[in-house]
Amino acid sequence: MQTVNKIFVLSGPSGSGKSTLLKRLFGEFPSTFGFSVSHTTRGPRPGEENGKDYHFVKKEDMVAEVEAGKFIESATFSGNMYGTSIKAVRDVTEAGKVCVLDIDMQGVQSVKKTDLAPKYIFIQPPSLEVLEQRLRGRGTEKEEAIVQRLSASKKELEYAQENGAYDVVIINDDLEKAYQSLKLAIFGQ
Ligand SMILES: Nc1ncnc2c1ncn2[C@@H]1O[C@H](COP(=O)(O)OP(=O)(O)OP(=O)(O)O)[C@@H](O)[C@H]1O
Repeated sequence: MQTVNKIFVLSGPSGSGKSTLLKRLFGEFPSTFGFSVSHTTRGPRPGEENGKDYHFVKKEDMVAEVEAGKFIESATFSGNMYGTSIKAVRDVTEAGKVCVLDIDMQGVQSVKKTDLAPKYIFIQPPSLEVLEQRLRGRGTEKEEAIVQRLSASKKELEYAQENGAYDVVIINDDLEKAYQSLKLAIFGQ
């Protein structure tokens, strides 16, 4: 299936519905999309393959590459670094697949500094009240994390209002309608 671009960025507040929409998209078009392989400084677990599950790298190498601007995003969880490199995205498109990056606002700003030239899509909740209901309804975060996510989401919504921040804004009120809008943004008419 032809898409209007080879790389898409999907962003939006936590709980706005990105994973829900992407799960459906990848389910309907399983051979169109490919996943970028992340880097990590943690060791491989039994059965994990280097270059497939992760690029397993030494901490000093990853720190140097992050500093050299080779990563779109990186973060440290329990002492291990994780991240998505620009090359990992290129590898997907060079394999003939379409890459969708599900990233936060910082990741979006970082992609804008690269020459990846994706189409930027923002998934917007109908309101902050509905977002809060959905986050609580999902039941995956503790109270402190919910408060943190809601506060971050205000900044994400403000950024999305800025001129030219995103090519398309999809309001995820009715899931079916939002999904149709996403398909339109990705495949065109
Ligand atoms: N249109 C919708 N109507 C009602 N509920 C929805 C809708 N879209 C998503 N949800 C629900 O809202 C919750 C949050 O959705 P989801 O987990 O997809 O968000 P997300 O943007 O991927 O969040 P995160 O960034 O934290 O991973 C889920 O429980 C999901 O089932």
